[in-house]
Amino acid sequence: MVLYQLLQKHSGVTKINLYDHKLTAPSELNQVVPIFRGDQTEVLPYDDDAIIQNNDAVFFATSAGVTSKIAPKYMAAHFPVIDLSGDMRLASEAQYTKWYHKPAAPAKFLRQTHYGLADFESAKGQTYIANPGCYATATLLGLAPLVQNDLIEPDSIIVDAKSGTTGAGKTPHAITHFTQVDENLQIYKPNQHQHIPEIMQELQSWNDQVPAIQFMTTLVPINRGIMSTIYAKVKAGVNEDRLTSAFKETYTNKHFVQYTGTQLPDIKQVVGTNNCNVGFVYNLVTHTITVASVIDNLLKGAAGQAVQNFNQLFNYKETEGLDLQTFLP
Ligand SMILES: NC(=O)C1=CN([C@@H]2O[C@H](COP(=O)(O)OP(=O)(O)OC[C@H]3O[C@@H](n4cnc5c(N)ncnc54)[C@H](OP(=O)(O)O)[C@@H]3O)[C@@H](O)[C@H]2O)C=CC1
Ligand SMILES: CC(=O)N[C@@H](CCC(=O)OP(=O)(O)O)C(=O)O
Repeated sequence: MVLYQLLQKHSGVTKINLYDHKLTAPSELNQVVPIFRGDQTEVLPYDDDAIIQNNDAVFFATSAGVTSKIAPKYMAAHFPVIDLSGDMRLASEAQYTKWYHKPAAPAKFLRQTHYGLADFESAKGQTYIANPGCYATATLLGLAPLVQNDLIEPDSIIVDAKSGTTGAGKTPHAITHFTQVDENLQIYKPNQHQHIPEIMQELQSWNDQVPAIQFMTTLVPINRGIMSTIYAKVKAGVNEDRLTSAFKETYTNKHFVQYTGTQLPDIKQVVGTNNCNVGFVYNLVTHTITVASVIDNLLKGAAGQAVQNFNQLFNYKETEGLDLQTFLP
């Protein structure tokens, strides 16, 4: 729904076809999703062949376990796909099965996808883009200057990440029940979160010395937003000026990532936008850096980054469709 809203305002998108796997006949959007009152756009029954024939590209906003089955058909047709789900992000079948507890797509297809961390890897010339996970995006953007420049002890990374409830999707669960979420903090999936392997895959592509990360996720009583708080031991000989210059150099020319210096960012700064705000403080006593990285999970963590990848893929201006403003107050 958020992606649909963004694409409606994109100057290069002339027609949006919506597909729903539960429909057997076309239905108006306002019937399928009543919040789109008055929108008579037809939602069509899901059909791979019709999608390939009648569109220039497809976005999948599907649950885990869906595109692992259908991706090969789109890849065989060389049809452009931007996949918001986690199914095609990992290059290894075994890793997918271990972390998602589902059968993986065949390895030869997994190896052909592009991991679309849009501020670092351009989707230009790619066919199948695996849009990164929300926690993975916030965490990788917080760690990139440190890991790429080899400034921290590679085995010392600890990530304490928090998300609002929209991250959990539309199906209600016991932990997302209002009375359970409100005025509460809930740690979930300790050491088992499915974003750990994609974070590791990307970190190791930047610096093969990183052996593992300690990663924890907490559900917090807000609708939108992720804060990834990252701790690591700074390498001997690296001072605060070097850390600062690494963040400045990495993010100077990246439109959607703002380095906030020692003013650690808060979630409201980015909610409603495709931005990631990143800041850090350095503790000279413990030689520990603390990085805070914040995003809107539904935008930079999903639909916004998907449009960023779409812009790269089809040569649109980087900011096309993404000139968004923070929600106020
Ligand atoms: N929410 C977030 O913060 C983030 C989400 N994502 C990704 O974005 C996408 C959308 O997320 P979100 O809206 O939260 O997810 P939801 O869980 O709310 O929605 C998943 C959708 O997939 C549909 N679906 C399920 N099975 C099939 C199938 N076999 N064929 C076609 N469609 C199917 C569901 O339809 P129905 O309910 O009718 O079965 C539902 O509309 C997902 O790919 C998710 O992995 C990525 C990062 C962050
Ligand atoms: C709060 C909450 O439950 N968040 C979800 C966010 C992950 C998500 O949407 O990730 P995929 O893109 O990998 O499906 C979670 O922790 O699993």
